[in-house]
Amino acid sequence: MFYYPSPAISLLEHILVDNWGAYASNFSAAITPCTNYVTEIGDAAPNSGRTTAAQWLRVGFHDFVTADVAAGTGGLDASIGFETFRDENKGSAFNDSFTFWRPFVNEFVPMADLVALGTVMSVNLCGGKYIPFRPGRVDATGADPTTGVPEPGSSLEETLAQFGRSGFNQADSIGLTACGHTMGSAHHSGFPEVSDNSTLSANNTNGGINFDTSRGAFDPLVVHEYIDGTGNRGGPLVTSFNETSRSDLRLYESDGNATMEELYAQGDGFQDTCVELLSRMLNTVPAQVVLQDAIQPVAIKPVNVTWDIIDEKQLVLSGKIRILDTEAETGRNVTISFSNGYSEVVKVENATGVSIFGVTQYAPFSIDGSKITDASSFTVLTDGLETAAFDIQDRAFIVPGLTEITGNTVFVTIAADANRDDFDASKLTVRVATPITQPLTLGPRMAFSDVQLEAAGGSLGDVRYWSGVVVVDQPVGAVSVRLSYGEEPLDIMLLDAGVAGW
Ligand code: HEM
Repeated sequence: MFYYPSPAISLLEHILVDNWGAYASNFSAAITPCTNYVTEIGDAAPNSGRTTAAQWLRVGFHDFVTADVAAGTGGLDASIGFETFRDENKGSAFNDSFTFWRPFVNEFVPMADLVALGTVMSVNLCGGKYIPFRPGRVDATGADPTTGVPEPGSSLEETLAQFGRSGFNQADSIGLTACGHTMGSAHHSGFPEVSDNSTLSANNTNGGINFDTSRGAFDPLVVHEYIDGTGNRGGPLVTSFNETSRSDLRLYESDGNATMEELYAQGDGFQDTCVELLSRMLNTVPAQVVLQDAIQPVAIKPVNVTWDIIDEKQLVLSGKIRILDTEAETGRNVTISFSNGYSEVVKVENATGVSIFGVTQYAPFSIDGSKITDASSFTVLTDGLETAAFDIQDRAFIVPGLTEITGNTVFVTIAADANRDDFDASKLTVRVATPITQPLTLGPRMAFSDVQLEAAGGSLGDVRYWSGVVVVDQPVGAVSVRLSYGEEPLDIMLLDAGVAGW
């Protein structure tokens, strides 16, 4: 399978962009509508008074805020998964979210990037702006030794010191908290010291008091209701029956409400302030981690592009071209031109996908390998969009129809052009990466195994086959198979991606 521009970026872009409709990634389903709640076991629980989109944002904050920027430790690294037993991480948000995200983790997609993406998507899909999402986080292998998440009963000094350690000054801390507390609620179950039991009802079984009157919307309302004294007046951490638990009030008043007044005056500019503050939060990572450039939605994206062998007798290159545009165009033509001079015009399918970034359409193709012999790239051209170019290679590939996981056994078949001058079969290697459970967190870890290849029977022209089998531990997400020639990675295939796949 060819991934453009890389497996990590392609898979993460899929989650970010393919929100609803045809070929949606299923990630957005949990936060659609934005007041939706899915429990730890994946059931919808509309009467609980909980909000998945808000939980995702809170998980991002709690993972981040144990960062020590001076020491270069902590930040967004999914260590929160190991820290749920800490009193400062009360509530169901962490295990609920990790359970939902877990199937999306694989060799290329770490949990830490999903923690960040959770915040990006909650904000963007629920009324806020796109926080440019920079991938490349690395999952922690244990709890962060640094503790200290602000709690409702924390003193102002302690709270500001905790924010300060993670790189946020007083005004930033007020802004970030207002950006966070524009969604969701504080719940009696978990925080009886904030919300008393009068909040419990059949329609609110966890006893949530909402921070503002639009708990599912990322909007400036919490600031307006706080300053104007309307609606929820800034929410339960301002108005709690228990004065000790009024942590938002203490924080907002700590500069005489100057920052809250400023956020109020910004109007919709509040959204830009939140993009800036939340970006800083999400991009706070351990010193040794280097984030990549922000992912931008791709207008022309080849997906599931792969060589395959049909009925043991025909080599084909198949896949789909995803077109992301402002609107759908029925019957749109898509021209695919290969570097050997061959080109084909294909049409988009009728089904459309809906994205926060536009509308997606898909043009499937299946091209006879004999027509594109020696092609090393192709370009895609369609009305109104800039032509895009993509590399391919035909040295060797994983045969999708003959590669699978059954139970815990991975069967791999690869095909290679054995007639090339420089071909050396002993240089072909296959490695399998399996996301498996690990103690103390719902975040998986990767287990790697090498597959011993043996020459297999059959051939197709100059193409010969090799196959191998490996038994892996029980996977909790997609298993990836990587074929290399010496040091050079040639092909990758994800097996059983389930709801997380295309
Ligand atoms: C002084 C700092 C803060 C304190 C003391 C605090 C405390 C709390 C508490 C006690 C809850 C209730 C949780 C529950 O009942 O499940 C809560 C909810 C929440 N917090 Fe904070 N928080 C702070 C700052 C932040 C920041 C900076 C963000 C994000 C940028 C954030 C995002 C959220 C969200 C989205 C919720 C709603 C969760 C839900 O509805 O499940 N908080 N916070």
